Amino acid sequence: MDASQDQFAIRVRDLVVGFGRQTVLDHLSLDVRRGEILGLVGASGGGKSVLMRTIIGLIPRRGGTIEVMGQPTGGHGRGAATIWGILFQQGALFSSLTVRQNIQFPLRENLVLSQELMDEIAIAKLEMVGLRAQDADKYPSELSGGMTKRVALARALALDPPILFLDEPTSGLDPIAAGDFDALIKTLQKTLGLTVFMVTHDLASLTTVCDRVAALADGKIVAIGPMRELLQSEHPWVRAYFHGKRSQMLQHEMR
Ligand SMILES: Nc1ncnc2c1ncn2[C@@H]1O[C@H](COP(=O)(O)OP(=O)(O)OP(=O)(O)O)[C@@H](O)[C@H]1O
Repeated sequence: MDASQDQFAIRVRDLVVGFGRQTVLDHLSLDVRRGEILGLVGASGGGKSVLMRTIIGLIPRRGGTIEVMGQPTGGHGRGAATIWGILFQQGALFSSLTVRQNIQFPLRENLVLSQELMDEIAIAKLEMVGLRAQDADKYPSELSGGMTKRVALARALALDPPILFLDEPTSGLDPIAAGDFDALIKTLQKTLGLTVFMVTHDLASLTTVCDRVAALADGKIVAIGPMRELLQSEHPWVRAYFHGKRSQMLQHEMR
């Protein structure tokens, strides 16, 4: 692997994805640097989730290439779960399993470990996301929205993957819980050296935790850079997104 490859966790080139006659991603290219938090914004229905799902191999592509940690996707000798952890929008915990069992699920699927070691790992991961050992025996129905997201995050990090995908991680959380969750993501990025790919509409998250923000419009990345650069973008959709009435009001509030 040469130095330029080493710099990137994810490299997407000329990606084309569609369904039937609809082309959702149209020769899209994007680099995610190792160790950064990249926020992805785009119109509703514009293809953000499709992009994320295509990178992780859930949706087939019609063209283009995707490299993750220097290798084409699908070409990793080890299981995908050890390369990336995923936090889906609703948390998606298994409702019939306890918190402990949810966190241990990827461990059971991918490794052969003693029950004692798996219990230790589950508690360590719970504490890492700011929950207590007592929460381990609760069922998902007994958790608040913020706790559900944290457990889902603990499960996503169970195998210590270097990359974390987050699909609208703060949606459905009140502003305090959302701010706490953002702070947790930032702390984990710093302490674990994670690369984070985050789909979000949350302006506060984009401003406070993302190192760079990419804007998806017309099936392509039309702007990418630190938030302050995105705010200067002349692209009509990016301007409308960040300088529309609602965004302006929020940015004013955040000053
Ligand atoms: N499995 C599928 N089959 C057919 N069409 C799909 C499928 N998945 C997504 N699409 C279509 O692809 C387009 C992009 O959807 P996607 O879910 O990526 O949007 P999004 O940018 O994540 O939107 P939102 O912000 O509302 O979540 C939509 O037109 C959607 O209907």
